[in-house]
Amino acid sequence: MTLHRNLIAGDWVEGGNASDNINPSNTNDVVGQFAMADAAATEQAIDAAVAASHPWARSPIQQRHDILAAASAEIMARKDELGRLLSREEGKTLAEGIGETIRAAQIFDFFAGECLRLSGEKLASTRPGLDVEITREPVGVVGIITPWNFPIAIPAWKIAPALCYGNTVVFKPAGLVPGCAWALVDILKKAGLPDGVLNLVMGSGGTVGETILSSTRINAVTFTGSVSTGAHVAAKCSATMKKYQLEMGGKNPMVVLDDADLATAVDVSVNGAFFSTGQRCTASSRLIVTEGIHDKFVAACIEKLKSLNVDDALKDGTHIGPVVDESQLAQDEKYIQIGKDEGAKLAWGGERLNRETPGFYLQPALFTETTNAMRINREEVFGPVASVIRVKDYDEALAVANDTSFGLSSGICTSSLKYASDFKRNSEAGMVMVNLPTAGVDYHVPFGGRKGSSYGSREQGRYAAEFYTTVKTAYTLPI
Ligand SMILES: NC(=O)C1=CN([C@@H]2O[C@H](COP(=O)(O)OP(=O)(O)OC[C@H]3O[C@@H](n4cnc5c(N)ncnc54)[C@H](OP(=O)(O)O)[C@@H]3O)[C@@H](O)[C@H]2O)C=CC1
Ligand SMILES: O=C(O)CCC(=O)C(=O)O
Repeated sequence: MTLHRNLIAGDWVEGGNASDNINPSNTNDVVGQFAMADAAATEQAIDAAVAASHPWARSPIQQRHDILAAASAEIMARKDELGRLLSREEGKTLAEGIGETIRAAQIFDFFAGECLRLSGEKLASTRPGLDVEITREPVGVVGIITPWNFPIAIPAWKIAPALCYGNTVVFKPAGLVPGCAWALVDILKKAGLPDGVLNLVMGSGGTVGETILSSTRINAVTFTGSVSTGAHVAAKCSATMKKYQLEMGGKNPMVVLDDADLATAVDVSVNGAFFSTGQRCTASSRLIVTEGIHDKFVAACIEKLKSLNVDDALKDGTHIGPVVDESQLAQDEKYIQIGKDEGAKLAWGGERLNRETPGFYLQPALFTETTNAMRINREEVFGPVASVIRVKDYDEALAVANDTSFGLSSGICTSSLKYASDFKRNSEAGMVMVNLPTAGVDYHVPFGGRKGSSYGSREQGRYAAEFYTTVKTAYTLPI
């Protein structure tokens, strides 16, 4: 089996250990072998990014545009192959894998355009005769640390703006999904990226990740993953005076009011809670439902769940693929047990499933008769596990929706303009959806949350410039 190597200073480098990338739908299927960088190799990647930093910061915007546009076109041309690889290594369905791959291509296309729209401001000075110019410059070397649940879209929405705004990159993908990361870096190299501008260091968080966090030669770190690792990233970046941006967990509420269209509310809730196997930081894990529609809603959700096939991600007709690995499945089962112990009613699912191939299959679990104080409603499970919380009216629904340490995404199903408007104004979340799932966002607008979900400036769209650039104010006295 071919070993996929790390890319350092433009070379696919030899050396180090390797790990097998296992298909969660079929643990007998090895997707490939991938190198594991050690601390010394990570330092070499940082050396390369530092050496390439000055020339890339001054590279012509047409060159940056052309490379990002070529990468976008190549990803789009290979969407079926890359989507299949994604589904094979992560376990989301083929339709979801191809959809995510298309999203990555669109992100590169968007930031190719942004290369040509870099702008500043020229202002009058308060002092007569002076000019003042405000420009944005690259931050320098950016460390990119990504999770396993969006193996191509999250690397894309961090790498594309980093390169667009003239930064060089040391990229550490999640250990569970090196395949898409390797393919993406290969595409960018072939698109003409100069040596050292993008360095791939696959390997463990404890070694590669820690080396990135400890380095004083990396200027900024962008991270998506768990709350606990995010807190560690924050502490290490503060200690080494790096800029940092964190996207972490969610406990996203979906409010369903009596006046909601029932079919829409069920589709939106089941999609938001369980699609992509519930492994989305934007998943609707708390379904907050008013009394008048509660029983009809629960019955219809269970009917819908019964119609969904949980099976091999690559199989036709699969709606929900496997959980990503044994340890995540154990975490999901642990929370299902906690929910039962807390007195919640397991209204549907929650058991391991056997399929033709050995994989990490879990029947989506729906709890009812829960309270917002229960651990299953306060801690992120990150699996196909959701709870219904019964409330009296809209005011109680809003209060429960906001009673969480997270604030990433929130949603409401209602036909009332009054309640929809009030919810958009008063929901304490970075993204609010009306009659739409809490998960599944556009690629050209800001992404991020409040409270314990996010730290730093927003990702995606033009707002990404805030993280990947630093502002310079220049004064001129023309003589
Ligand atoms: N909000 C979100 O988008 C996500 C949330 N999660 C949550 O996190 C839980 C655990 O998932 P997991 O993948 O382990 O999440 P982690 O936060 O551990 O991993 C995210 C990334 O950080 C890296 N990392 C781990 N430890 C360090 C470290 N000390 N220094 C620097 N980088 C590090 C990981 O590397 P490596 O893969 O090599 O360990 C990975 O690339 C999930 O069950 C879920 O609750 C997970 C993924 C995404
Ligand atoms: O819901 C989405 O489209 C994105 C979710 C996401 O970024 C995540 O789960 O990490």
